[in-house]
Amino acid sequence: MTKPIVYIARQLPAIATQLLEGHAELRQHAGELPPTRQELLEGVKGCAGILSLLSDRIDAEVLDAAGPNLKVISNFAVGYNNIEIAEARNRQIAVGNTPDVLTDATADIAIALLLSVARRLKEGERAVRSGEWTTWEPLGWMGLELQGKTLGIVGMGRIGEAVARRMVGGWGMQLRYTARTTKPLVDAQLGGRHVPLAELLADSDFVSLHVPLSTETRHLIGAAEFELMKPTAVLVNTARGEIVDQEALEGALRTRRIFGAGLDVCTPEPLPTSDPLLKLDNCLVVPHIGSATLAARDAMAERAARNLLAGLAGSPLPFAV
Ligand SMILES: NC(=O)c1ccc[n+]([C@@H]2O[C@H](COP(=O)([O-])OP(=O)(O)OC[C@H]3O[C@@H](n4cnc5c(N)ncnc54)[C@H](O)[C@@H]3O)[C@@H](O)[C@H]2O)c1
Ligand SMILES: O=C(O)[C@H](O)CO
Repeated sequence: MTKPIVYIARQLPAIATQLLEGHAELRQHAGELPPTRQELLEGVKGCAGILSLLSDRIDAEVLDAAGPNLKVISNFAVGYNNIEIAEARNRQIAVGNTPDVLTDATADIAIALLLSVARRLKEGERAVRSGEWTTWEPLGWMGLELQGKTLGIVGMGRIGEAVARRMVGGWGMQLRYTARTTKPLVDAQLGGRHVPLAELLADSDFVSLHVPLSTETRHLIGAAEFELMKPTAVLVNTARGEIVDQEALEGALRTRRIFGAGLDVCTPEPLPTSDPLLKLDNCLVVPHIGSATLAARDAMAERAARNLLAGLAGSPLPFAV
């Protein structure tokens, strides 16, 4: 019997191919960079499964290119804004993602960014390297403390809650959050308050973004929202770059409308080295490394492979979108 063909859009932790081998003919994109659009369209031809990454746009054109054999798209990420879900559903193509296993890793990065910006680690480290560090400065490198301050979580889902648990438990922070529905457990255990976004922005010393990217959340944080924030506020984004209007962010940081920002995600990715954000001392950008731990990436690879195998077998996906 001929095996179904699976297109794998990048080199992944070995567990992914180990699980798939024997069940499918693997057509894997080589190299560290994503497939070009043309390579993607060629690569998926005749496939029954696609293992995609967040940098691969999976839309009607790709589904057309794959053709009628396509049964499953398995995204190597929890976010799936790169996939046209409605288009896949119309064609009865199953879509899976990799939730939970990257929650802790991503929450840790959000807090690492928050602390780094609050305590100006980027400026400090640069001063050490450049020789600007000449003495212990009683008035130098002044930052912000976290203890007892107010944390605003925009999108109280898995990662939002993991950040809140760490920060309320570790730094006794007051908690405000936005969500589709009130979270009674978060309120009871962490003293959370479900509030409108405007109230969260006005009250919070630290704002951390954890909503998925959608038409509703694109540019959720723009010039009007920065106006509501405290001048001492820090914004952290580990969700998706497009949730923030980046031009407005650059303005808010340059004019010190807010204290600083820590970004694991931005627009575009990679951010061009000429981007004005990179000229600012109060902005720390890291290269989308929220889930970049060995444990998280291995577990994501396993979930992605299990989703593919289930989809190929016509079974419900263990981690379906
Ligand atoms: N930086 C990284 O490497 C990295 C890693 C993992 C996830 N992410 C991003 O983080 C996002 C969140 O992941 P998660 O596992 O916590 O997802 P999740 O689904 O558990 O949480 C998202 C929450 O946001 C809520 N929400 C949706 N739209 C909203 C809106 N308009 N206003 C308020 N709340 C809204 C949802 O109801 C949900 O509770 C992902 O979609 C992904 O884009 C990034
Ligand atoms: O959505 C996700 O999973 C991240 O952005 C990458 O791990």
